[in-house]
Amino acid sequence: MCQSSLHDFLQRLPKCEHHLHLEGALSTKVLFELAERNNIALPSDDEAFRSPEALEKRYQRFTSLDDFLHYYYIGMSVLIHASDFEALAWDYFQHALSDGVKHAELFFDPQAHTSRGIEYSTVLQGFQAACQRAEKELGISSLLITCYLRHLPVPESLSAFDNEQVQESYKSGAVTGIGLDSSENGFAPKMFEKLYAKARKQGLRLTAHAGEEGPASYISDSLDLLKVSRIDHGIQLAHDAELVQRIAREKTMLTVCPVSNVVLKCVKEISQVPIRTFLDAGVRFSINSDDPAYFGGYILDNYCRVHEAFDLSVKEWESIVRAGIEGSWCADGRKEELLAELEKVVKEQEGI
Ligand code: HPA
Ligand SMILES: [Zn+2]
Repeated sequence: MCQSSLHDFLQRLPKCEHHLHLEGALSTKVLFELAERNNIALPSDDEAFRSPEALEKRYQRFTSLDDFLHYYYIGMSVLIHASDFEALAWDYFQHALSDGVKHAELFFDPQAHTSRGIEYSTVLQGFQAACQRAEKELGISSLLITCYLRHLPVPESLSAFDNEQVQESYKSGAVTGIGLDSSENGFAPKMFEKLYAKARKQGLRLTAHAGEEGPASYISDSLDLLKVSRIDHGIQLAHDAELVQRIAREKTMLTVCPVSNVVLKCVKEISQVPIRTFLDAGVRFSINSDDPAYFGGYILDNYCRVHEAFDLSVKEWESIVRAGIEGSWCADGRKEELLAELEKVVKEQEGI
């Protein structure tokens, strides 16, 4: 818990989370339990896999996005049955509830599972079961987003997109949109123009990781070539003043993940995440946890760390949460409910 006088206020804010990889919510404890239950051999030549504690320690010294991704892909190899995916997502929703999340738009990586022989329908069935339970029992609404892996050959993303089960999930509305993740540098947005054109034609929502480690030009190319309506991370935007103005003018939302940026060495400390630049320029952004089980912090930790670094006012927090609600892909009626709740929480805080 942070020491801030605003801690309770930050907890009560009706948060929308837009940048959360469900596979990144796999705790070391569950990872080891599932490895044993599903008979999955973890790498014996890496000391980090001796115990959950050793692995947790290794997570504290990631050197880059790719260093993290190495562990992320090994970790998810323990997920086999629909019930494993359901338990993983349900674990996330428990954290989301205590952190004051009201609406979550959740990424998952189909290719990382189908390449291991796990059917897409198994993955989706598990995640959907948890999402439905979260709506019913916790009052948390959610949407699912399939991410395509940019480090794999482009034709593989096209055939993954065309997969019958994947197509069915888009057509039924079980999955709302697509994203692009994994290693960034050297895998330019342009490579995925065809994939995004197909998704756009089907009326899917579009987002892409850009400007996490990669250059600001990946952000403009994601807008111009992939025609995304939001940008995941986007912190390198701060290096291009003109692009900052454009993003502000076009009201494109960035899904910023401050703790992730520090842990993966994109910045040295939270104060270097361009929160102040974005606020001053009127850039809309939400604050998110990315891969909380790997980075040691869920969404409220991100809010607290940002508050400690930037000492934001109640009005500034209100504008951040409002931008997150407005930038969500849920129905307008749900947005109105969340905006009303935001107004109530702000009024309580101001003693009105
Ligand atoms: O932060 C991330 N960046 C790129 N790919 C990812 N896959 C999971 N998390 C991430
Ligand atoms: Zn991410």
